[in-house]
Amino acid sequence: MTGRRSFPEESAVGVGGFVREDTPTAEVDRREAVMASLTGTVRELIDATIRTTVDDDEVHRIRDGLAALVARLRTAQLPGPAGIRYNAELRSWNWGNAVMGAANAIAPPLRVQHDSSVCHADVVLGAAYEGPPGLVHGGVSAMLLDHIMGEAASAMRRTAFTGTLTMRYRRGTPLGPLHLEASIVREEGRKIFVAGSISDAGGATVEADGVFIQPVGTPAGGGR
Ligand SMILES: CCCCCCCCCCCCCCCC(=O)SCCNC(=O)CCNC(=O)[C@H](O)C(C)(C)COP(=O)(O)OP(=O)(O)OC[C@H]1O[C@@H](n2cnc3c(N)ncnc32)[C@H](O)[C@@H]1OP(=O)(O)O
Repeated sequence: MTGRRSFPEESAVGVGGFVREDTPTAEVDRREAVMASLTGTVRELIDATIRTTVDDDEVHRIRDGLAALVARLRTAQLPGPAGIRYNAELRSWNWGNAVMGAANAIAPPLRVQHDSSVCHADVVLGAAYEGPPGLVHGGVSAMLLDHIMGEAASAMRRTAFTGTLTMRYRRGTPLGPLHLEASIVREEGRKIFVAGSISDAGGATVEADGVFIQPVGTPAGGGR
């Protein structure tokens, strides 16, 4: 996540596992780029593993080589998941996030753009996201919509957790290039109602409605 000056609001710290660190922004940016380069290669590894047809002996050799690399990464590890970290400049980073984490090869990743009233993202989903043959797994669609709708609800200025997410799968979502959108429909106190969709070149394949809730202790309406 890129930093915005008022996020996370102080009252949200501790609610969602935010961790304050003194790492300067330039160092965060540098390390994020380094990790993203590793993650991109691991993402390639996932796709290559799914689609490989090399023989059994080669699979075993590759497994042993990868096990040695895993052992090297394990020589210095965080004690648990990455959480959401932020520094004094409120530059925040959550490199383990399942949808957009810079160090998470499972994340497509989704890069969400914030326009005035709409969040949108373009993404290409490959073999790792397949459910029905050639189509995106329904849970992956829900995960991506949960994230972009959550970003729309938070507007990167307040914390909002998913309360209820309702999906309508109108037709199969093909693997390949997809467009996602999300926007706030209305707000009632701590509840933020959001609509979202996934589209291919032929229009919407999935539509969703969600209720996102600001946890107690965070300012209703946000704190910019
Ligand atoms: C990990 C993310 C960190 C976020 C950092 C921000 C980062 C920004 C950008 C990133 C974007 C990420 C987007 C991912 C978003 C997730 O994936 S979040 C993970 C999935 N969601 C969760 O784990 C949430 C688990 N649930 C909870 O923590 C609590 O149940 C909630 C949702 C905070 C609500 O608890 P509460 O504040 O005690 O609620 P409560 O006082 O009982 O009710 C308040 C109102 O909400 C209503 N309500 C309560 N629960 C629900 C519900 N489930 N459905 C509908 N309405 C409800 C009540 O009826 C009540 O309405 P009114 O009576 O006021 O009209």
